[in-house]
Amino acid sequence: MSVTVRVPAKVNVQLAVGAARPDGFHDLANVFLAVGLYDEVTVTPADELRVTCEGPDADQVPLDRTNLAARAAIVLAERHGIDPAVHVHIAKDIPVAGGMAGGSADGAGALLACDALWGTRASREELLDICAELGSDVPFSLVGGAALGTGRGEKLRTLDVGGTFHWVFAMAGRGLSTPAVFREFDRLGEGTDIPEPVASQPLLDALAKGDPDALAAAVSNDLQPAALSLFPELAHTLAAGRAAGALTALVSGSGPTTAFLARDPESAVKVAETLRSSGTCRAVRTASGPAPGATALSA
Ligand SMILES: C[C@@](CO)(OP(=O)(O)O)[C@H](O)COP(=O)(O)OP(=O)(O)OC[C@H]1O[C@@H](n2ccc(N)nc2=O)[C@H](O)[C@@H]1O
Ligand SMILES: Nc1ncnc2c1ncn2[C@@H]1O[C@H](COP(=O)(O)OP(=O)(O)O)[C@@H](O)[C@H]1O
Repeated sequence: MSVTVRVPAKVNVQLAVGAARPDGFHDLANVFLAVGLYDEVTVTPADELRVTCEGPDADQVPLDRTNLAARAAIVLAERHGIDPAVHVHIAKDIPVAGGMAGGSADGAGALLACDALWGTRASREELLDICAELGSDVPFSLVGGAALGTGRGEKLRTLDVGGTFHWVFAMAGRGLSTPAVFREFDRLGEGTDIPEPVASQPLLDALAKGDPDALAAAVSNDLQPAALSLFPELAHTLAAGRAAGALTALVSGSGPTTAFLARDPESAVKVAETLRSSGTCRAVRTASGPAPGATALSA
């Protein structure tokens, strides 16, 4: 018997970042939108805990106990007094270290899959609690849709979305480390007064209306200057997507994936084609959101 769970990637349509906290994290106003690029996590009983991964970026994924999917299985098993003897297989389509929460998706997926496989019947509250222990982005991977994350991004409020948004994503030739981007944010902000992060009301209204032009006018990412400082070539990708007719272009989370909002699916295909031939990125994908959160496909 095995269980497979499908989990979406995310783009941050707003990422407001406060000053570094004493624990090293940053308070955020993090508006997540789940998009239709997915990893699939399959768990099968085995003699011992083992992780395998397939997909274009599979060689960059750790297969030891630091893998977020393995950690999810271990934490759930410990809480319920179970041996985490399970084979976790990740079919990875979300870029690795791309600012699209691929590792978080695998953590949330493995958690839901192990809960079903082992019959642990953890409450939604316990699942969300374990997700927050695994990482700031993991609760959102479980929930999907659209949500405002506060605290370090783990405290979620579900948001209404009144339509489908069409995106193009440009994958970069290398990854960016999330802690390194936050450190660069701190360095760039040294000596300045960093305001409390607050969600933008025009942005929340644009999501609720499903209005791509209003959303394009309201998106923001406080980590973008830091990502560009560490990876200056991303400016060329952003410029190529804007020139191709995207309504807006931004770095996804800590990057280096860049995200382009299109008015409709046809326009998304056109932006994608132009970006593909621009020579400014490794790969290009289209995806729309909101997409559902972690969902079991078979049991
Ligand atoms: C920036 C964001 C935006 O959604 O995502 P990515 O771009 O990485 O996908 C997230 O805040 C990433 O969340 P996640 O990748 O789960 O980070 P965590 O494992 O919790 O933390 C990794 C490290 O990032 C930094 N960190 C993370 C979250 C936060 N609110 N403040 C931080 O300073 C800390 O240095 C921390 O040690
Ligand atoms: N299941 C996983 N998939 C990908 N990366 C993982 C996973 N588990 C742990 N990692 C580690 O987390 C780092 C960040 O990965 P990822 O979640 O893909 O990016 P981001 O935080 O930018 O969204 C990777 O470089 C890798 O070392």
